[in-house]
Amino acid sequence: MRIIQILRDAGHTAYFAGGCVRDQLLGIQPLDYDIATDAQPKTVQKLFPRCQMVGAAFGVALVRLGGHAIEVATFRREEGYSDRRRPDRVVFTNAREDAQRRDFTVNGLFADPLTIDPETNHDRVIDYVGGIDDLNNQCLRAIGEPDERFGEDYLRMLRAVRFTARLDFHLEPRTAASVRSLAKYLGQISRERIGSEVLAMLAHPRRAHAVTLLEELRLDGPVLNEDHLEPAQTTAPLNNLPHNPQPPVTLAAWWLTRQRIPMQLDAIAPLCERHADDVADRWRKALCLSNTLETTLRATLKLVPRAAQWGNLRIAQRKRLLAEKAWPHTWTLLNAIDDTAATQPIADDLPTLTAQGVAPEPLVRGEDILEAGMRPGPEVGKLLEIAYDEQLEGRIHDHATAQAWIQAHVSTAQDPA
Ligand SMILES: Nc1ccn([C@@H]2O[C@H](COP(=O)(O)OP(=O)(O)OP(=O)(O)O)[C@@H](O)[C@H]2O)c(=O)n1
Repeated sequence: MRIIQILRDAGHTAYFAGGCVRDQLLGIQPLDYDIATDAQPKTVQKLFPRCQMVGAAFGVALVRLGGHAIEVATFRREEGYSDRRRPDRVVFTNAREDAQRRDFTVNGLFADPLTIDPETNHDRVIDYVGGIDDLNNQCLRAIGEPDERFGEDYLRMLRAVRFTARLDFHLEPRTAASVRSLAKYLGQISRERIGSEVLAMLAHPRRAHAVTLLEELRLDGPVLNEDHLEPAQTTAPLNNLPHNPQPPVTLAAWWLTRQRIPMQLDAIAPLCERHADDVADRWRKALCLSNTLETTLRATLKLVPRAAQWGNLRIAQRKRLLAEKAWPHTWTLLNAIDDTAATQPIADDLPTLTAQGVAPEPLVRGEDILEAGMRPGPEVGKLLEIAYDEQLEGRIHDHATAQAWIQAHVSTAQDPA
């Protein structure tokens, strides 16, 4: 508001613009605030000498004030989108035209925080695009001609899905039809932008709605570089995830719903076994995932078949499974598939297995075995593994039992018989 006041005192028009107005009207705390003004970029620079021009050509300045970084953009019209992302030319103009270049009506609103609207007793809202009606009707609608809005930036098709799902809106039929007809062009935009939109929609609690929309609008194929699938009957794993799930889990849950199999551990495990490598590799490319995310996704899926074998695992094997870095992700995923018959035995064992830690410091170390007289070589490693299993099983539990075990096993191992 101070930034707006400074611009206003200098004789300019300045409003909050876009997403922050939408969120405020919906009673959602905005994540960030953008300001739009008729002040030319040079004037903004003069009024805020320490601002940073982040998109000088587009007239955008980053103003830091009171610990916040706020984007102040000059009202603009955009012309030509030869790269389908950025305009070829920007013409500084007025608020009305600035609203019309935006993607969706609910994103095309301005608010004047320095004037209270007597009717609503809130900040005056300036609406050139019918955004307030659409907000009230929970409708996401492209501004003007949907084909043109999406043609300017195909990423807007994914934004349509993200906002519709996140706000629990419906997608206006002409806007939806346009997405469906243009979905095949999504591949023209960068995989990085696609990936970050998809991860953002999967991070939100309404992720199942987003995934269903992606499939209904035939965006799933171009997003994942896979064949299109009709929406799944059950999106259970996506719905059942806890608050703030990690990206490897949301991705794995989406992949599971795309397998179109019963959400039972026995059915899922062989698919995870067979496809973990392949899906991690393909989705890394399609969504431009980081190496860490790819590795964790793969590891999360690979632990599923091991968990499915729980009943046949010895205590040491169970502890080793629980000590795997990706186990917390796998466990979250398993709980989300909601196959209690399969997961309850694991849940029942967890308190006992984790009581003394699943990855204790080894009580038998390499030097202990060498000191006991064994020759260096691969056999030492094998023996250490066995000793660690014995420790996990509780048969080696202190210095004395470790020493006794070494004496018994080193002499046996060296015995030519
Ligand atoms: N491809 C895009 C990206 C953004 N915008 C406009 O720029 C504003 C700010 O964009 P952004 O910060 O990406 O989105 P928000 O609407 O603020 O939503 P979020 O909550 O995701 O930040 C949007 O409201 C919209 O008016 C647009 O028209 N087309």
